[in-house]
Amino acid sequence: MSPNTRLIKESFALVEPVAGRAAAYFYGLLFAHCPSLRGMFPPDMAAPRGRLLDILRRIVRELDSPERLTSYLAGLGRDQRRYGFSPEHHAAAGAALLATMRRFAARTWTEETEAAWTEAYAMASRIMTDAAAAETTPPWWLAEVIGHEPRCRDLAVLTLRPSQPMDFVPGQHVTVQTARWPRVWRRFSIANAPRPDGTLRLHVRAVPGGWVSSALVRHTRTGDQLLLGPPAGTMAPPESDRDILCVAGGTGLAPLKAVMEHVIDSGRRPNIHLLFGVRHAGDLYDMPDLARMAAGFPWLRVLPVVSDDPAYRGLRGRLPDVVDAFPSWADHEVYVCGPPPMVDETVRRLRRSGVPLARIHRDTDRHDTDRHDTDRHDTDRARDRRDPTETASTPDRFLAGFESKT
Ligand SMILES: NC(=O)C1=CN([C@@H]2O[C@H](COP(=O)(O)OP(=O)(O)OC[C@H]3O[C@@H](n4cnc5c(N)ncnc54)[C@H](O)[C@@H]3O)[C@@H](O)[C@H]2O)C=CC1
Repeated sequence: MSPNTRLIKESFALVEPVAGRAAAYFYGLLFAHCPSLRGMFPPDMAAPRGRLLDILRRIVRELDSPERLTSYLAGLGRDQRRYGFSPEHHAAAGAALLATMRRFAARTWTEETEAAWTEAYAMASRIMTDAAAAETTPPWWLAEVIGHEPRCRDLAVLTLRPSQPMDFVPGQHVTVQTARWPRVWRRFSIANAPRPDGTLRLHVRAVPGGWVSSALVRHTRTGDQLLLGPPAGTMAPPESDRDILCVAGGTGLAPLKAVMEHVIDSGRRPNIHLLFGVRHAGDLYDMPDLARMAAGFPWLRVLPVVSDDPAYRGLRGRLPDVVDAFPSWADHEVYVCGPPPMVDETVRRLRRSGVPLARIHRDTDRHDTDRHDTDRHDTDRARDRRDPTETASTPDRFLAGFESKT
């Protein structure tokens, strides 16, 4: 028997508007009943609280799609092995969750609602623990920093050599922990396709107040060791031979570069258009590498786009506007990655212009987390202060180039 999804959705709708308070209550109860758990979390609980809500939202959203829900929960179970949670911890979390829901959805709470949540938690917990138990890869990897290249202000590209082989799909991300900030994990996408020497590259921008990102950009040197969680994420390279559009906002370039590398290595020859959007020309941190890729693969066209610099002489504007300014991407596989609001708007515009949802790829796992990750969030807001009247400029020569290629 599956849980009563209607009752779960109705009660969760009551909790959502006060989600922040509910998450704080949940962790308060959890740590009161299981004090040993507190030491497994970072001092600042903002990110874990946000993450808890994202997980609940995702579970409630997927209740009607059992296959997707199972795959999400199994991934979560495998990922959480890096925390070392025990069955007692799972039981304590279940009791705290139920008490939280009971309190914040008190208005409509009934015995049936209680039964629905109890059953749903038991099911979720079982899928997660089974997946974790069946996994044969390590719960985390030690990785040596073998390259640290400052590329522009606040941004570095790191090359890492994991101590054991790590299998991943191009487009996936890993969580990273530095010795400077124990128990604080942040997500970064792997910026390359799997390599024979097993190395990984990460593109990291240090955001103000960002603990892990600042440590990685400013205080990390070659020879340092990092911890990596298991690769995860929903983005994967296309299986079709369709032409490809990649829309990258800032360091959102990382997973798209991995996908492009994979397509190029596969021997296929689709046209690939990469729109690489940054705020200022000085943020175009990866152009020499991208130019090298394009030189070796003439079907790749790299179009840098600058949003906040009216004096820039190339393609200017906000990425969603620039994407819209081209004739049509309806026949393409489209990959979008970058700041969540940019991704949301670009996806909306693409859908409106006729690109089927099934052909629009983004890392939904990362996307949810990026919204509240304190290593990111403050910056996204601070850096968003731009002239709202500025519009896209799409010089004719770029459109001409585009039309002649497709
Ligand atoms: N480092 C990594 O491995 C990855 C990072 N990301 C995410 O990508 C983002 C990259 O940040 P930054 O490099 O600082 O990029 P940024 O904030 O400088 O912006 C990059 C581009 O996105 C556009 N943009 C920003 N906000 C927008 C909005 N609200 N609407 C429309 N366009 C907007 C900018 O105009 C610019 O073209 C972060 O949110 C990060 O979490 C995503 C995947 C991988």
